[in-house]
Amino acid sequence: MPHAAEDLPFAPGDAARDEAQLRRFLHGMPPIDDGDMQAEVAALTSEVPVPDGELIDTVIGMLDLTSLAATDTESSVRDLCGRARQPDPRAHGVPPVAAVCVYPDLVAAAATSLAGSGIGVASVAGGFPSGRTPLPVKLAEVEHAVSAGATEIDAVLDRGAFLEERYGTVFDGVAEVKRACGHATLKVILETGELVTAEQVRRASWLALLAGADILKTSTGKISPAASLPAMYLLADAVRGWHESTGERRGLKPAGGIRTTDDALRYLTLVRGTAGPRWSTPTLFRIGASGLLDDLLARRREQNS
Ligand SMILES: O=C[C@H](O)COP(=O)(O)O
Repeated sequence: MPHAAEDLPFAPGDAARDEAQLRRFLHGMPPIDDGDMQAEVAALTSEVPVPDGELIDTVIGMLDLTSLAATDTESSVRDLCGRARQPDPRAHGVPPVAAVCVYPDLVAAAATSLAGSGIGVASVAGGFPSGRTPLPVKLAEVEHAVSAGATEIDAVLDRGAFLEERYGTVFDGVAEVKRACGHATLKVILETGELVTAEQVRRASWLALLAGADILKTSTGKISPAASLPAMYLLADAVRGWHESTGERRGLKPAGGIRTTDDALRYLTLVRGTAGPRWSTPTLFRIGASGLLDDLLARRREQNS
C-alpha cells in the first residue's frame, strides 16, 4: 500500500503539471492485493475500545449531524440545530456536535440557529449527489452556500469524468470548487461505492488531495454501498501518504449508513491505526450521519444509569 512517500512514483508536487503527468502519478502506484487489504482492515479493527461515556462524547464531538431529505424545512433545520447545540437536554455534559450538514437553500436557517455556537455549518453543494450539472452551476451553488453562511462544503467528485480517466477535468473541477469555497473547508465526496476497484478509490483519493481537498469523504449516503471500512482504509492510507510526502495533514470523513456507536468506533479505530492518532480530532476526522446520534445517546445513558 503506498502509505510511504517512497512508494509513490514521484513527489506529489510534480503530479499536477499536466494530464499525462497526472496519469503517470495516479497509475504509477503499486497494485493493491485485496486479500492483504482486507486482512489489514480486519487486524486494525480487531480490537475496538469499549465505549465509555468519555469516548462516546468524543465521537459526538466529531459528528456532522446531517439531514439531507427533500422534505427538510427551515423549521426542521432549526430543530436539528437545537439538537446539535444540546444533543440530550435530559443529560448533563453532553458536548455539541462538530457541524450540521444541510442542503444549500437551508444554510441561512442553520447559520442563524447556530450563530455564536462554534458549531460548523456544512452544506452539500456542487451538484450533490450525482455531480451531473455544469461546472458554472456547481460553482454558483457553492458560492451561494458560502455566502449564506456555510463554513464547510461537501462537494462530490465528478465520477463520470473520473471513470473515463479524464483526470485533468476532475482535478480542475475540484480546484475550481476549492477556489469557490474561499475560507470554507472543502470535503470532497468520492462516492467510493461507485468506484469499482481499490486502485480507483486510491486514485480518486490522491486526485482530490492534489486538487485541494481539505477532507476526503467516502459517500453521499444516497446510494448503496455507502461508507465501508475498506474504503475508509484506502482514504486514510492516502492521507497518511500525503502527510509523509508533504508534511500536511488532510482530514477524513466516513459517511452513509453509519448507525451505531460500535460502527463509529470501528471507523475511528481504523483511522487512528492507519493515518495515526493525530487524526482523532474533529478538525481531521468527522463522521457524517443522520441517525447515529440516537444510538450514541442511548449508549451514553446506559453508561450513566
Ligand atoms: O453525510 C451525509 C450522509 O448523507 C449521511 O448518511 P446517512 O443518512 O446514511 O447517515
